[in-house]
Amino acid sequence: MTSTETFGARLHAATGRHGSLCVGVDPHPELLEAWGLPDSVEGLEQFSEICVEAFVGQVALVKPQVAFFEAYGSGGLAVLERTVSVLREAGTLVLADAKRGDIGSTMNAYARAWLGAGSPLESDAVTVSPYLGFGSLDPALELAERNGGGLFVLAATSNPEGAQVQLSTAADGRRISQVMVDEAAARNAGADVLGSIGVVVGATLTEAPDLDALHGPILMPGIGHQGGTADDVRRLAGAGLRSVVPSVSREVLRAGPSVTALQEAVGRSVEAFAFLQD
Ligand SMILES: O=C(O)c1cc(=O)[nH]c(=O)n1[C@@H]1O[C@H](COP(=O)(O)O)[C@@H](O)[C@H]1O
Repeated sequence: MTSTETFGARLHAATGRHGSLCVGVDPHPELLEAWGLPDSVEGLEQFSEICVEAFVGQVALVKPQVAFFEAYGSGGLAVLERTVSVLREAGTLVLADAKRGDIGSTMNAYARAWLGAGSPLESDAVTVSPYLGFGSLDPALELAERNGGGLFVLAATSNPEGAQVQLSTAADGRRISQVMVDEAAARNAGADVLGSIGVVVGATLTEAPDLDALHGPILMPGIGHQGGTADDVRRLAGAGLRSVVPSVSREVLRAGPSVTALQEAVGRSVEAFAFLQD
């Protein structure tokens, strides 16, 4: 990639053009069936091609869920490679939802896989888990900075089980989710329009960490199928409203396989979140 522009700047420009919505490419076996596609690499490929046709030029960011491709082994990963590169060649930013996290040296390999220039899976940004300690993400933070890539750090996730870890209290009295947001904020300090280190905050939560000082994008999944709404996004974002990237997968994908119907569903979601641009 080695983009001369930072991911934050590229995302800011893309949301200015297309609105803030991120659409997920989550090929659940149930969706393949509902779309009349076989539960196979061929079905996965057709699903992905339909998504590419429907989403390119319609949204700021597309987020393939890596797990659904991995489930088909090397054939699935080959489909993911093609999907990512076709989206990027068409000018659509790609966030690989891989939720990687490991000790530093292994994290380095994950970073090269998802953000390395010329890697077969090279994406614009990747989701990462800081729950081996935020510092374990350093190799990814360094590579993202060097190559103009982005990270989305899990802070407060949309699943109810996340609270056990994320709402626990650190030695200094802050919640762990707040520690992760503050660490990301420190990496975004001094960035021009928007930093490249985002956080993930579920739209299903009753309370969000304080996001006011983040100066980076806030990915909010959990909308639609998991119960989160546009009002929840407004309530949780606080002063960070303009940096929110709401993310929907099944809410849009259930409209397929018609490209027109998918684009209409995208249009409805873009419209529902137009207030983020005001
Ligand atoms: O990182 C994510 O995108 C993510 C974080 C989170 O806290 N909750 C969450 O649902 N996600 C992902 O967002 C997508 C949600 O899908 P839908 O519930 O179908 O919109 C899935 O790919 C999840 O893995």
